[in-house]
Amino acid sequence: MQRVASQQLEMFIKRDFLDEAHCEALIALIEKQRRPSAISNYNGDDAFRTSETCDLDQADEAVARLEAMLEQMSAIDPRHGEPLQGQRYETGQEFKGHTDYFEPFSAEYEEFCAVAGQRTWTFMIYLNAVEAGGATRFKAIDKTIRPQPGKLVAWNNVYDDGRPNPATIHHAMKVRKGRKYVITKWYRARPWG
Ligand SMILES: O=C(O)CCC(=O)C(=O)O
Ligand SMILES: [Fe+2]
Repeated sequence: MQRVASQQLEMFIKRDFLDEAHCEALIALIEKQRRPSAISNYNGDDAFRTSETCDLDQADEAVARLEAMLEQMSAIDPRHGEPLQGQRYETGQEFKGHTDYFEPFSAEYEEFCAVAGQRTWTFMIYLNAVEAGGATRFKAIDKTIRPQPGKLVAWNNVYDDGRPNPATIHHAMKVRKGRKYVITKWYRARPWG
């Protein structure tokens, strides 16, 4: 695990966290079962998040194995984890600049955080190399991360006191050529339920 140099944001990167066969198995699951991605606070921009999402099932061996690896790597209580998701971007698709935390005191916070509380850490794994585009850009810390199969990126969305860190804003940039697949794992301040 490599710490990214930033005063503003706690972020780590680990290359080759997953091997190619594991990535391929997860891509196959995402291909089998995907739906249009949702956003929690619609802002009137229908092109804000154009990707597709897959809710992954623990009963699949590749998913259970990844959960076990994340549990070991993160040292975060697995009960605080949301179920694993896959995200798939076709050429031209993106997820514009956003934060993974929910805005405190907002309607979305009431709706999505009542039980489990705020999102804390994001763990994201790229499953493939994208022919062109598809990088994840953190503009506040001037950091752009390029997709590489098996690469894990983890960052803390909140400060030690639990308040959200706006420097976590990130943009899943448009895929220019090819397709992009990632895994997302979000953790909460309290058990998921
Ligand atoms: O696909 C990416 O590069 C980022 C995905 C993301 O930010 C999200 O799903 O919240
Ligand atoms: Fe995100």
